[in-house]
Amino acid sequence: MYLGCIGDDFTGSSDLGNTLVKQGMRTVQYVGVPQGPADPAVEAGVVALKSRSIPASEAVRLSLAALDWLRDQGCTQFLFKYCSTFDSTSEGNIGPVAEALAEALGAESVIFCPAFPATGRTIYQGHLFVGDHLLSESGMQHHPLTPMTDPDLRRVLAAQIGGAVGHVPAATVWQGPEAIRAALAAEAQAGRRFVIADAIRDEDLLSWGRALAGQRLITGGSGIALGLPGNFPLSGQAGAWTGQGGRVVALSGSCSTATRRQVAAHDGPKREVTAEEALAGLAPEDLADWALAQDGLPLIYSSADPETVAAAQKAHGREKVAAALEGLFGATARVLAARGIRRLISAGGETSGAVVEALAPDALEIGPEIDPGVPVMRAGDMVLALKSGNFGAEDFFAKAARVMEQDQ
Ligand SMILES: Nc1ncnc2c1ncn2[C@@H]1O[C@H](COP(=O)(O)OP(=O)(O)OP(=O)(O)O)[C@@H](O)[C@H]1O
Ligand SMILES: O=C(O)[C@@H](O)C(=O)CO
Repeated sequence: MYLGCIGDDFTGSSDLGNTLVKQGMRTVQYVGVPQGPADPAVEAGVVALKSRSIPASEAVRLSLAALDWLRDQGCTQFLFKYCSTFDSTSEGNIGPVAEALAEALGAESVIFCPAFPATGRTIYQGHLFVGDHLLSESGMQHHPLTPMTDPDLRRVLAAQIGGAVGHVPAATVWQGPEAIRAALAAEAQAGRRFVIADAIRDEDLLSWGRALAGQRLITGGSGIALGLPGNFPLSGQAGAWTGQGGRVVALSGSCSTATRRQVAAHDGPKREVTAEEALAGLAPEDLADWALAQDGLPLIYSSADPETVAAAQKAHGREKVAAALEGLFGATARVLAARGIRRLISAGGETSGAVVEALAPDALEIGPEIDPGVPVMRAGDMVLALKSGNFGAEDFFAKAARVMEQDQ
C-alpha cells in the first residue's frame, strides 16, 4: 500500500475512494481501523472514521490508531480527508487531528486544501467558495452540527491550532510545482507549518499533486487526491465491477440544501420521520414495514429546513436529536438488511456513518460514480450508495438506483 488515507466520515471517505479509483489506483475503503493486514494488491487504503463531530481528543485517538495501521501496511504518504466545506467547530476537529498526525509523522509542512472544483468548492486568497458564494453564505452557516460562519480558512484553522497559519496563493500555484515547493519551504522557514492551499481548477490540484510528491502528510478534500496517484508506480489493474438489481430503499438524514431539493424532487413513495418521533422511540421495524409495503423506490427522510432543525435542537438538545435520528436510521438499515434488502441509498455523512456502522462490513469495494464525489460501493452481497449532504443532482435517488444495477 502506497497511500494511506484517514477519512473523518464515511461519505467523505467514499468520495476520496471514488477519486483515487478514477485516477487508476486500486483502492479499498475500510470501515474503522481494520484488525488484520490488508490485501497486498491494494495501492491506497482509506480508513473511514466517524470522527468529524465527536470530541477532539477522541478524534485524535482514532486518527492516530488509523495512522498506525496504515504505517504497518507500508504506506509512505498519508492523506487526512475532511469535507470540501471544511466542516468543523472552533474546537476542531480538523486542526487537532492534523497537529497530532503531523507530530507523529514528523511532517515539517502540511497543506490544507478542501477544494473540489467539480462540485463548486474553490479556494482563492485563502477563502473558501461554494459556487459563487462564500462558504459562510452557502447554506453551510445553518449546518446542524458544524455551522461554518467564516469563509477565511486561515482564520478558521488558526482558531483550532496553536500557531500561525500560512498561505500559498493562486498566483503562485499557477507558476507550477517548483514555485509551490519554494512557497511551502518559505512558509516553513517562517515558522508556518500549516498552510492554506489556494486551488480553483483541477489543473491547480494536479500542480499541487506534483509538488507534493514525497510529502509525508497532506490534508484536504477529495480534490487534492487528483494529482497524487501519478506519483506512485501503480499496477494499472483496476478490478472489474458487477452491478446489482433488486429492491432498494433510500434513507436521508441530511438537511443540506441539495438533499432537501432531492427529497422534494423524488417522485416515489416518501415517509417523513420527525425528530420528535425518533425521540419518542419510533420502532425501526415500523419504518421497515412501511418501506417493504411500497412499490418503486421508497424514501424515509428526516431532512428538514433550518428553522425546523433549530427548533428541535432548541427543544431537545443538538446531540440528543442527532443521536436519536442517527440511531433510528442505523437500526432501520439493519432491519431492512435482515429482511433481505440488498441495496441501500443513504444521504448525509453522519447518517451514512450510522448506517454503515449498523451494517458493520469490514471493507467496501468502490464501484462506478453516480454523481461527482458519490460512487456505488459493495460490501459482500450489500450494495450501497452513500451521498455526502451537498452532493448529487436533483434526481439523485432514482439515478443512484439505476447506476447500482450497472456493470463496469
Ligand atoms: N429533522 C431534523 N431535526 C434535527 N436534526 C436533524 C434532523 N434531520 C437530521 N438531523 C441531524 O442532522 C445531522 C445531519 O448530518 P449528516 O452528516 O447526516 O448530513 P449532512 O451534514 O447534510 O451531510 P454531510 O456531512 O455529508 O455534509 C445528523 O446528525 C442528523 O441526525
Ligand atoms: O468533501 C466533501 O464535500 C464530502 O466528501 C464530504 O466529506 C461531505 O461529508
